[in-house]
Amino acid sequence: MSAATEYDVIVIGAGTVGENVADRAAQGGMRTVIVEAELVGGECSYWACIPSKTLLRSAAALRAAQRVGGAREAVTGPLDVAAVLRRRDYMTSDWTDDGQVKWLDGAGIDLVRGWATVSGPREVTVTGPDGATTVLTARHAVAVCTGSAAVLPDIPGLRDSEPWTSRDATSVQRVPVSLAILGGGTVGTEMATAYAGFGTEVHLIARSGLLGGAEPFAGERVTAGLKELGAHVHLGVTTESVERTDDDGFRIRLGDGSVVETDELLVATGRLPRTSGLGLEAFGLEDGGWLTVDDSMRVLDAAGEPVDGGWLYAAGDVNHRALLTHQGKYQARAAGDAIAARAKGREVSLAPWGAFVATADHQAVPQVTFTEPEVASVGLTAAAADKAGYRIRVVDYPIGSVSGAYVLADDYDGMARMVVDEDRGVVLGATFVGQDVGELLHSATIAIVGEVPLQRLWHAVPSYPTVSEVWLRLLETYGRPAE
Ligand SMILES: Cc1cc2nc3c(=O)[nH]c(=O)nc-3n(C[C@H](O)[C@H](O)[C@H](O)COP(=O)(O)OP(=O)(O)OC[C@H]3O[C@@H](n4cnc5c(N)ncnc54)[C@H](O)[C@@H]3O)c2cc1C
Ligand SMILES: NC(=O)c1ccc[n+]([C@@H]2O[C@H](COP(=O)([O-])OP(=O)(O)OC[C@H]3O[C@@H](n4cnc5c(N)ncnc54)[C@H](O)[C@@H]3O)[C@@H](O)[C@H]2O)c1
Repeated sequence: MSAATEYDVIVIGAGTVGENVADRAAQGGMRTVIVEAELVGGECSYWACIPSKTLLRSAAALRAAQRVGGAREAVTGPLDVAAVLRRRDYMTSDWTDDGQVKWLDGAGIDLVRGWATVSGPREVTVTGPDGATTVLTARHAVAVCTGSAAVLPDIPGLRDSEPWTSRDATSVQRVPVSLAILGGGTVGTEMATAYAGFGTEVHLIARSGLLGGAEPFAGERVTAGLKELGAHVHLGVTTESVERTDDDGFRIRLGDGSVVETDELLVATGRLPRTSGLGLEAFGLEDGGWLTVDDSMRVLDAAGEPVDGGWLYAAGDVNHRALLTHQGKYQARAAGDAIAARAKGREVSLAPWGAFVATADHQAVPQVTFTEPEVASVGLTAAAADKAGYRIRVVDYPIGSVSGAYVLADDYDGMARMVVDEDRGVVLGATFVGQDVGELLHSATIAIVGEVPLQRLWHAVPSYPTVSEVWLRLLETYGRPAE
């Protein structure tokens, strides 16, 4: 750690996003310090993407082998859950951050450990683990990258019962015999898939269908997939109350009169911003609120103007634009570059698709949900495009009818949807549901971000026999546009 207290840039929060803001700023010649209260690497590395995907991967690989004749006969044993947990421990470096600290060092970024507050314009006070405080000042910018935490909704008895949040579910050391999950979003459906794969009796409780923001067929197929794995899926039900049982389990009373009793309860009902107690109310911002930003990630006040002349930035979950690691990293690259450019007196244009803006946040956010089956989507759903006033045509194609899918798995079952903007002849959105569709998604992201005309997409020839031939089938189903 350096003894310096004056920097060009101070980044609060060393999650994936903060690390990337700091890296881009440092690469732009800015003297940069990052402040972290817990582990360098943040949620994604230790309690979110990496451990959750690792917990899911082994059972997905096993199911994939079981779907291929010849491999199926060779794979006869059950999942080795203890080995899965050991692999997860390895992937999280046993919740130590030495590797990431080394990376910061190599990138020329100073680290101060402790809890940061914004104590004045361009000033951050850090309270270290020993209670000592350090005051840091920034010549150019302070970037808030403090992420988000799990919401516990106001359900009688819920908070007092001390349920699991995603942190407990992803760092589990002893898999419970039974698990109820409240919330049918991404965390809920992924953890239901993971724990059902472990052999846990899973009850997934959702107040509507699953994966609400996605194309409806995605949630329907994931519901069917989870049931096939043996999970109980309770759809369209409210949760009336939660209490602990005498044997330290949970009793959950649902609105339809049924009662679910399980060893553990995971609450996966969304996120809230980690902005409480940061001192931002001194700048007219709501304590504990999401931070609204412009496309270069400068925090905006209620009037839509950069706060206090524009030295305060916010990237990642905390700005609520897209709660995804890759999108937060994209924002971080824009913010870090914009900070360095402004510091050098360069013009920073906020026009779409420039070097300093995160335009894709508005219309081309890709997301893969690693459920059974996998859901991969980017851009607008048909409903969202319709609502936004586009004149659209929706093209669906069953992925199982593509030769590549025949080869990939016996009885491959999947669905693809392409949403076309009829006025411009370009793709607005795409959704793929099925085994291993995540790797298909980037082709759709490129088509959408590049606004590639459908007529030209006919010349992007998918290799045979791969699942990407679904693109050809989607285009053929749409029909070749006239010259
Ligand atoms: C279970 C789960 C699975 C997920 N899976 C995926 C996935 O597969 N793919 C994907 O793209 N996204 C996934 N996400 C979302 C992803 O984890 C987040 O979008 C991402 O971690 C946000 O990064 P961040 O840097 O903004 O915040 P964080 O990673 O939360 O980092 C913020 C950091 O700031 C620190 N901090 C907070 N306040 C202070 C303070 N006052 N002073 C000092 N330090 C502070 C925190 O300790 C933390 O280290 C998942 C989320 C969950 C919950
Ligand atoms: N693979 C991935 O990309 C991935 C995986 C996990 C999480 N994430 C990210 O993490 C974020 C958080 O995930 P999440 O699942 O917590 O949030 P979410 O917004 O995806 O889902 C929350 C769900 O909880 C439901 N809900 C809210 N209040 C409820 C209540 N009182 N009772 C019952 N249901 C209730 C909502 O209707 C919604 O379906 C997401 O925004 C997502 O972007 C991404």
